[in-house]
Amino acid sequence: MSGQFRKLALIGIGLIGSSIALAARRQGLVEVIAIATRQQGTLDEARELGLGDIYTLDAAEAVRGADLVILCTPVGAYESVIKAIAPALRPGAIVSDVGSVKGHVVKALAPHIPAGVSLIPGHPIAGTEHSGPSAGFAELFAGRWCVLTPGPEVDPALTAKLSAFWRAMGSQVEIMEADRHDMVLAITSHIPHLVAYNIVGTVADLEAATQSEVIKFSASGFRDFTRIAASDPVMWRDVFLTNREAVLEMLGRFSEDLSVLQRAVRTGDGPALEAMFTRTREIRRSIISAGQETAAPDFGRPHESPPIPDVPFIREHGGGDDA
Ligand SMILES: NC(=O)C1=CN([C@@H]2O[C@H](COP(=O)(O)OP(=O)(O)OC[C@H]3O[C@@H](n4cnc5c(N)ncnc54)[C@H](O)[C@@H]3O)[C@@H](O)[C@H]2O)C=CC1
Ligand SMILES: O=C(O)C(=O)Cc1ccc(O)cc1
Repeated sequence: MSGQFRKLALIGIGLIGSSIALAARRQGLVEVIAIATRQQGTLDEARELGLGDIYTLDAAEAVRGADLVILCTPVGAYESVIKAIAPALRPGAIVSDVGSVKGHVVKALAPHIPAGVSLIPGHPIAGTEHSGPSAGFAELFAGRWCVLTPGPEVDPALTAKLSAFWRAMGSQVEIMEADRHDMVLAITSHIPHLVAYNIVGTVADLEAATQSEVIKFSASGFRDFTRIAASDPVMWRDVFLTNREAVLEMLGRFSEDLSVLQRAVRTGDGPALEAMFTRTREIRRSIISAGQETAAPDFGRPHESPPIPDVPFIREHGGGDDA
């Protein structure tokens, strides 16, 4: 089968790392899985869950002899991780990652990649608000996009091999430039999270009596925001620290559009409001009819991941599947 590697090293074993371990094992994509993380408690949890074959607190030990290394930590940890593992990487190995930001990854990792080792950054656009080794599940990537952003120096055969690995775990793979990825994800993922953090924070700041009423009478709209706003604080701190420019650019546009809506509300411009809401309803319907979301997602366990409306952007600008 294509997409197979002998030894896979996962650095960081939270939601995404553990999901890769489970999916790769289930699909028979690897012979050996080595897991490294920072804290003994997390490592013990991963061992109890039977996620791998080798467990270590020493990332360099995990990557020794590995032909595929995937960084699955918050992106802010990348530079220290790559410095620790670089001397132990074997020639011919692929170093990849799953970070939600891609331009920063290239800046943090590329200078430390040894000769003969290939850097192919990646981002599975699949996740939940949960974190840690027990949050993972093998079906997480099924039917979801995985974006790869190899530089021009990367051998296309290696990109094809990594693409096959993700496809075997159920993903559809798209090749993009890192900066384009960061712009698209800023508006489809990062700003929605920022809005959720903000609206839940605003409610929390309301005086106690009002707050309890807001929560008591909260409709599903606000509840959806609270789910997103429960996402891991360290991971999202790092996203906003490392995708600052694209987020600010898209936030500017978002604010302009919000001002237009604000004005329509203030002036009682019914037709403008109705036209806007009609347009957005059409967008939601086109996402569903394109098969990007089912009414009741079934990922094999309780899970409420919302749609990521990425298709039009990514398809429009992506390259070939296997480069
Ligand atoms: N949570 C989500 O829905 C998605 C997350 N991602 C990306 O995946 C990456 C991991 O996210 P999650 O799995 O959700 O996080 P998580 O919080 O569940 O797991 C992160 C893991 O990294 C470990 N870690 C942190 N710093 C480390 C270091 N210096 N050395 C070794 N291990 C370290 C933690 O102990 C933990 O095991 C992030 O870069 C995030 O941007 C990508 C797609 C979806
Ligand atoms: O839980 C959700 O709704 C998500 O949006 C999951 C998610 C979080 C971060 C990513 O980079 C990709 C997907």
